[in-house]
Amino acid sequence: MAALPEFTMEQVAAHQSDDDMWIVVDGNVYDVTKFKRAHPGGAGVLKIYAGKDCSQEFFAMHKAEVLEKWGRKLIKGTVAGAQAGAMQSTANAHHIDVTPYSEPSFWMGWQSPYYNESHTTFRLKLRAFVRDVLRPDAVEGEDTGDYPTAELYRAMGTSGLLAARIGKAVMPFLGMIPGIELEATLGVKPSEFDHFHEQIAHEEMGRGLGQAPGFNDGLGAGFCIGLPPVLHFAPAHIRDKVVPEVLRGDKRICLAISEPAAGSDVAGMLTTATKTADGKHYIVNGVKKWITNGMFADYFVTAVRTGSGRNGISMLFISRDMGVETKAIKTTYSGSAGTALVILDDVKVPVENLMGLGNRGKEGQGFACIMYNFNHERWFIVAQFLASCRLCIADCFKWATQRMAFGKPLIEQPVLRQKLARMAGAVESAHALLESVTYQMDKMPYKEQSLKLGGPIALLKYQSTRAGALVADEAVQMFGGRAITKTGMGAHVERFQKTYKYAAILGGSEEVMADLAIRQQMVGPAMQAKL
Ligand code: HEM
Repeated sequence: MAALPEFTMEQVAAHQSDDDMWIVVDGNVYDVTKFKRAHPGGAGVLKIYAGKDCSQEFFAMHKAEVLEKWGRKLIKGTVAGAQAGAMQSTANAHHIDVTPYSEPSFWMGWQSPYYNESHTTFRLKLRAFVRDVLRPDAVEGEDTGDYPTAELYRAMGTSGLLAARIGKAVMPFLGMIPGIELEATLGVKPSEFDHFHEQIAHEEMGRGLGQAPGFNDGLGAGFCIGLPPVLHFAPAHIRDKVVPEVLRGDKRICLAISEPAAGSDVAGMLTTATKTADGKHYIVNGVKKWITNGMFADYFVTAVRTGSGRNGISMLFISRDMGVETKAIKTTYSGSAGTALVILDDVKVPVENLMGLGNRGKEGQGFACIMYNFNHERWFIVAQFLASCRLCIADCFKWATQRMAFGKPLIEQPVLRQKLARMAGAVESAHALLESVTYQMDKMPYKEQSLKLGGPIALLKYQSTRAGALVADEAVQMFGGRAITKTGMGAHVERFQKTYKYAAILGGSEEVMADLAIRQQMVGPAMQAKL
């Protein structure tokens, strides 16, 4: 862009009439003569500040992104001697955010045993991808309820983002799947990809799409929990066909476990799979509820009952064309998540679609498959959720420094600093536990993780969603009316306070998590320990 002309404040002051009106914000000069009639805050306020520098007043009422969107059309030049854009650059959410507690400590300049340059490259490239490729559709789709398009899924697939959200376990496959350019697009070689890269992938989705939580889930909540069981438990003929299709974004998958009468109590599920007389098929009957991405999924990894009790649960790989019917469920967030009631009415499934441990189909192994899978699900929910919490804290911090009340910025009030401390303390400690768990996941083989990490991951999820409840509560009190206003400065907080409970319910309720965290420790010598 050519250098902009410079003006002195005296020159700016000469433009304060109705038909020639300039203002200064953050060292830039804007011509608002025509814009004032379209200004959402009315022409009156602009007239008050005509010919003046109103940076402080501007940032008390607008997000910096308002200038990104409108500024280019209105800009006339810069103020001589001013550092134009200095206030905006600190608010640029697409690079590392300088706002305290808004990024994990490594990115705030701390030492860390977990991360290296490759993690930073990956985070920044992915942040730009989410902003440029996903966010425009997400912000619109959150309101319209439109499902993510096939093109968007393919963009996530070819960039390697879908593979990144399944993680290290899928990396050896990438060399065999043409068209997935993880290194070229997101800057990391499949061979160096670890669980911290995957954690970052979930975090960047939570952060970059904080304003579109429903659409964000539409972009992969079902996929993130639906594909791992195929990888680990589907017979080879299904795994080798489905993993490439889904990772490229050509097909979509979801996990169908919960039912109208069985949520966290998985063993209470009623959907049956009965073998046909010739032993070649299962006939599946039942209903699955709250199935994220179910409305547009091609494949349903489905828990069914082949016998009684826990050992009577099996997993079947079912495709939509076998006769699956789906109906949309209206939830608090956007319909773009594709949350479905899945109706299985005499659905005929080949017995070869039975899943099981060691990728060998076996009846009665469904419960074990589900439990193994839960660890990854709960962990990824936490990574994404804590990033949305940080986004809220960042907005609260910025708001507290921008917003003037009783003659000084909010942050000068001790009561506001207490609120920020409570939020930051809760999220930082949960995040430290997340990093420790991620490290264990990176070092332990899948089977060992399944045995050792169930309790700690449940504790992590419990701790994180409790932290989220605190963040939602304090953030709403800080933002006041703006926390219940869909657009403007409180937009993130408004979405967060409406949707933070999802994380406390999906993948196992908060209460079940707390219970599991302790119950898993009630074994062996621990139960003999005396005071
Ligand atoms: C480059 C100049 C400006 C642009 C592009 C601009 C743009 C906007 C936009 C897009 C909104 C709607 C944001 C929302 O949804 O909350 C808004 C609202 C508003 N603006 Fe501006 N504005 C400018 C300058 C100013 C100035 C100088 C003032 C006065 C100090 C002002 C006062 C307001 C007020 C009072 C509102 C309503 C805020 C609310 O509903 O909470 N604006 N402006």
